[in-house]
Amino acid sequence: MKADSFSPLTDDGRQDVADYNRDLNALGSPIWFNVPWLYAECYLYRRMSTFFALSAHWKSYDVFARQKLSTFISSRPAVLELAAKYKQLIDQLQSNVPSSKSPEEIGDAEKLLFSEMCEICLWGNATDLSLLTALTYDDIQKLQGAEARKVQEKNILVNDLPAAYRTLKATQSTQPKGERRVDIVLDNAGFELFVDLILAGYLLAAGLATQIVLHPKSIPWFVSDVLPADFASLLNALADPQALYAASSDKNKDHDGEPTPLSDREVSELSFLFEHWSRLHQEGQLTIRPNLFWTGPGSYWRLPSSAPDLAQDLRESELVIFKGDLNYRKLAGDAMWSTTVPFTHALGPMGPGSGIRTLALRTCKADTVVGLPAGQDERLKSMEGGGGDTGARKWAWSGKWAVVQFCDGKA
Ligand SMILES: O=P(O)(O)OC[C@@]1(O)O[C@H](CO)[C@@H](O)[C@@H]1O
Repeated sequence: MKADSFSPLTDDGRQDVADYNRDLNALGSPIWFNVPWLYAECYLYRRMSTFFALSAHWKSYDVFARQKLSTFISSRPAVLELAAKYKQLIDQLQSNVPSSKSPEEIGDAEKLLFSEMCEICLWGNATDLSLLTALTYDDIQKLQGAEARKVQEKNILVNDLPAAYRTLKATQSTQPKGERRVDIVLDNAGFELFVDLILAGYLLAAGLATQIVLHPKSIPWFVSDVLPADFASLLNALADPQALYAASSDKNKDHDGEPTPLSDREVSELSFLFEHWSRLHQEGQLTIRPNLFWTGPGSYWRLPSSAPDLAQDLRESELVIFKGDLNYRKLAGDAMWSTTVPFTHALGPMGPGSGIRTLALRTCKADTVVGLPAGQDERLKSMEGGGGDTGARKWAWSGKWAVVQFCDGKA
């Protein structure tokens, strides 16, 4: 790679090389200082993957695999806390013990539970590898877990979870016996994939979905994104958690430098997750469906026209959940929108009338933000470190703030 210019990608046998090269051609002769960010960063990862694809023995090698597993290991306290909660929740949802609560109280409790599970899944995105480089082990613990989530609730700037819940409840009551699918367009592996699976298992057990389709990436992408192999590696880690933590770095060692063993109860709760998710996968309720489109050079405005089969597939879903910052930027065409532009508008061809119901769960790590109330951006900019009048939207860079936005493309 030359220091200042882009060269066309070498054909490695995958059809998306032509898309990258066509876009490069349309950009003229960009250099790294004047190329649109979205193209440049996607190109970088796609280019790296050509080196491996064209090698003799490293074709499926993921240079980031080790880092991804290590974020999961660093998240031990939150993993254990959530594993205990999950087991209790699934046992409760699957038991037929009649409740002493009124239907109204049950309805309110279910709504609250849905929000809590989605928020766990949302904040799992706050600790991706790009931000972790600046965080200590203790910082990571502070960003995860129930206490942290309570504090973070007020940092969700727009929260459309009630609308998403109403939609899933409505389809549940109109098609109680029919297939009702929820899709998750994944973001990061490790802890974030763990919380995505928590959400998936909960939606199935609560009857809000009968099938979950997970959409990982097909090539190592933005360092920590999920590849199909990361799903297997997470399940393997849970299959023998004692060995995982025993063999891992100092982070899980006590003051004498000995690995802190898991208690029998912790092992049994993690084994429950392993068995539950493996069974859902074997029985076809939890499937993994990669598509080259997700690692293309452009935004998701292209999806209906460039990937019509994928668009048609997503129309068959009751709800498509997009995780994380990059998916959000691609949904919004990565444009410098005014922050008050409605989310539904920023989705372009993926918006109203597309037939696709979108829910974005996104902690903000970049300037692209839409759907905020008037004055909100200015208020956040005026806070300490928010960017002030520099013009930079600094408040939106750290993952501290989040947006949860819904668009009913079937309406
Ligand atoms: O998609 P994610 O994991 O939430 O975040 C990805 C990210 O770290 O990568 C990009 C910069 O490289 C930014 O858009 C964003 O901060």
